[in-house]
Amino acid sequence: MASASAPTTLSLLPSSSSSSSSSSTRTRSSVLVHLPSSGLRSVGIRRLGFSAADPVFASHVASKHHSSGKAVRGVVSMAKKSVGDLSAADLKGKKVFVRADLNVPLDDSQNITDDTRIRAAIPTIKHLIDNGAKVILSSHLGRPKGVTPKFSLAPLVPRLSELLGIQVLKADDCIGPEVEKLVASLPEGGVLLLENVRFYKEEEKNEPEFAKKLASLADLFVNDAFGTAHRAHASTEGVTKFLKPSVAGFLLQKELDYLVGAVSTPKRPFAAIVGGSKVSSKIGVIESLLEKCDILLLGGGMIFTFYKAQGLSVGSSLVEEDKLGLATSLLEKAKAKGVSLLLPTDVVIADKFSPDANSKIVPASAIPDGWMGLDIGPDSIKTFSDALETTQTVIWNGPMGVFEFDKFAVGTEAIAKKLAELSNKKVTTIIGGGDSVAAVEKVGVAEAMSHISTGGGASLELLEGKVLPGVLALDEAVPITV
Ligand SMILES: Nc1ncnc2c1ncn2[C@@H]1O[C@H](COP(=O)(O)OP(=O)(O)OP(=O)(O)O)[C@@H](O)[C@H]1O
Ligand SMILES: O=C(O)[C@H](O)COP(=O)(O)O
Repeated sequence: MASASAPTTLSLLPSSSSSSSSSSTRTRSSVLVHLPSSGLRSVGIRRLGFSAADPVFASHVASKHHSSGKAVRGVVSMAKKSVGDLSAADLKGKKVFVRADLNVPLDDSQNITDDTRIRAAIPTIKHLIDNGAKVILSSHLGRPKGVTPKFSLAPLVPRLSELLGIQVLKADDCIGPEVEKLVASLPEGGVLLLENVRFYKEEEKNEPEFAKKLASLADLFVNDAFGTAHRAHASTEGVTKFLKPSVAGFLLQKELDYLVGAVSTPKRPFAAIVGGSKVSSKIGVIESLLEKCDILLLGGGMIFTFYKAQGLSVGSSLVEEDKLGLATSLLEKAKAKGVSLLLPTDVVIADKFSPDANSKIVPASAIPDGWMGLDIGPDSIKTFSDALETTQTVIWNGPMGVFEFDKFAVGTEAIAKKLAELSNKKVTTIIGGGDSVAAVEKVGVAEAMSHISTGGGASLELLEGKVLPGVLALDEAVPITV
């Protein structure tokens, strides 16, 4: 990855000047940068893939060190310590509290319908087991209000045990004397799955007393719950106040590598594809990506707000009337920044919002009254595919149409297939969570992609440049001069 190279940019702090005559010292997971004018003060994260010049990276740093969100002078370290930085001696016989995001979908019979998040959590747990740690595994499932049997983590035990090759034990609670007894009898290399942390309202309220009780079970903390890293909850953020070290797991690290690292220092040309229903839910992502990408392809329901802003008739397509000005300003911003922003030139329209609606393909400028656009058309698929053919990095967030209806899934599926094809040609392809992941899986090309995020809301917030509290709270890597 581009981000794994030595740092070339030092403009981390808005107020600092960059320097070409800097020297650097390395840690196992980070690079320290000495700025001649102000001494040691900025750190690029090598393995976690941040570039010091990236606004997302800078915002993580800024918010950590200044409540106003502005970066402050004198910041020394921002690299997050990883579980890979801990030695075998650090782990052997230690009780490790691992927060994973095992929030998987279950059907009415409590069968797991998609085990992606369980599989993604395995490398960290396996590493801990192999190093003789005692793993206390914690997660939420759903959004229960109090103890709710259908949100128990019990159905996950067989799959976890199968993937880890050991019998995972299960506690009926996540704190209390019974849990303490089970922890005390846990052998080295054993795994105890705690019950859903959200059965306690204190979890989402991030109550320190509850966090302290969770923390009291263990000697150290590993956060691998990327999908929940945008939540400042007791088991993601609160426990870090009571457990040292508190480090990132391998999944969290990989998500940051791609969603921050590969996006902030991409192999170019860098294209972003943004779809989904509404422009209002993607403003932050579009604005953030406009700062970084060379090509921006827009699809999904949001395009009709852009068309209308340009004076086109859109029939009964989805339009956000109060975002017409915003759409115009985004188009102007793209132009000013030299970003090639492409809107679909033809659309598939329907006479009603239904899987069995009558449909036809029309130019984007010829949507009749009473018809609504539900997918991008064949000419647009061709134009988008040709544009993508030139790229080295592509990130995709949001479907091109109403892909839940087969008739209007063609554009989304074509983009998924195109990205799989590019991935096979060594283009970095990143799928940013949510419905685009579901689309890629539906087409059966998930394996081909460079990275598929396990986080919906978390990936969106990260792409928008927001700070993830679950990441910020982790220990910073200790620099070692070489
Ligand atoms: N032309 C369209 N008209 C109406 N709805 C559309 C259109 N195109 C796509 N959609 C709908 O947009 C929804 C996805 O939008 P959303 O903004 O939630 O995207 P997402 O980024 O994939 O989701 P998430 O926020 O979970 O990551 C899908 O349910 C899809 O049917
Ligand atoms: O599914 C998700 O996006 C995560 O598990 C977070 O769940 P939440 O939105 O209920 O916090």
